[in-house]
Amino acid sequence: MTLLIKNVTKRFGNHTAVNNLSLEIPEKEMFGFLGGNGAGKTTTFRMILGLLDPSDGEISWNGQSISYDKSHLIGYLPEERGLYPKLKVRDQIVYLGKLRGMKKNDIISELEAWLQRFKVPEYIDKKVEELSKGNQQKIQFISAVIHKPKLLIMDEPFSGLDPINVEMLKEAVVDLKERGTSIIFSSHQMDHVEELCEHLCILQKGKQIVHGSLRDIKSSYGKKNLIVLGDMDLNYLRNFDGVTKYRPITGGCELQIDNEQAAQTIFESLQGRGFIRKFDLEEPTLNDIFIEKVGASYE
Ligand SMILES: Nc1ncnc2c1ncn2[C@@H]1O[C@H](COP(=O)(O)OP(=O)(O)OP(=O)(O)O)[C@@H](O)[C@H]1O
Repeated sequence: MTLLIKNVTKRFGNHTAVNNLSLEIPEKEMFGFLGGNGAGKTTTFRMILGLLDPSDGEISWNGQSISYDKSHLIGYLPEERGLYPKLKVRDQIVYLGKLRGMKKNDIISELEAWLQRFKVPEYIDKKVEELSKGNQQKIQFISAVIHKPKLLIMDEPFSGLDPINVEMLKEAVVDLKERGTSIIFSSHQMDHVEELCEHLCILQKGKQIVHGSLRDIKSSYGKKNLIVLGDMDLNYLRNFDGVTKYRPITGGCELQIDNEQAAQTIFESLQGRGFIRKFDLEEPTLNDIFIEKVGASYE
């Protein structure tokens, strides 16, 4: 089961929101779909859901053209939440489940299992408006997966959740992936993407500017981060050969260097200046890469 997006463009009048996008999202994969504000992510999701037609190109699921009547294969957790505040959780989910062709008994037993898993079985008889924002988010998630979709699209699924609920939801999502669900995950929180996704793309102004495996994207980036903590003045590293960024932090500095050899030279230069508490060479973060790539194309 593969979602294939082939040369897809979407124009609104003379504005191109998505520009010749091609992607493949295989089964059992959580794919990071990233981009700055207005990059074209929601427009792409709406095309996958069959709510918008592409101006050019094709979207197919397992070799068949995608359309609104296949939307029962897809679960969508949109960024803007859409539950009915006055309805009880049970009635809400039964209504949504029936829209996707499920029987009432199956919906209730699936809902009870999810509420149990999220440690809130008593919510079944509560009105949505009685729940906190984070707990409404759990119900919204359940509404997106109640019909066991083959493809799940999640836009900022962790926003508004406390760290314990973030972990609970992450575990649920990883379980779905391992049971064969393809997942498209969009977020501005790069640390979550880094933790969960093996492959990703970054869109900017509708165009794909980065695409590939997280590992390859990081290794081809070339730059690394160096953390230095010590009892000495490190300000001289600001203009040191090979240092492309300097950021003071408590007890030292964080550097971006453009080659590993620079770390060796910096280490040698520290000798005799004072006590070194930490000297740590790290891979670039996805956040570093996003800021540089998206920032560069803003200019
Ligand atoms: N129905 C529409 N009519 C005209 N322009 C639109 C329409 N929908 C989206 N756009 C434009 O298309 C571009 C992409 O919007 P989209 O909502 O897909 O971005 P996004 O990546 O989801 O952004 P964000 O992260 O801010 O939610 C924007 O410039 C937006 O103004």
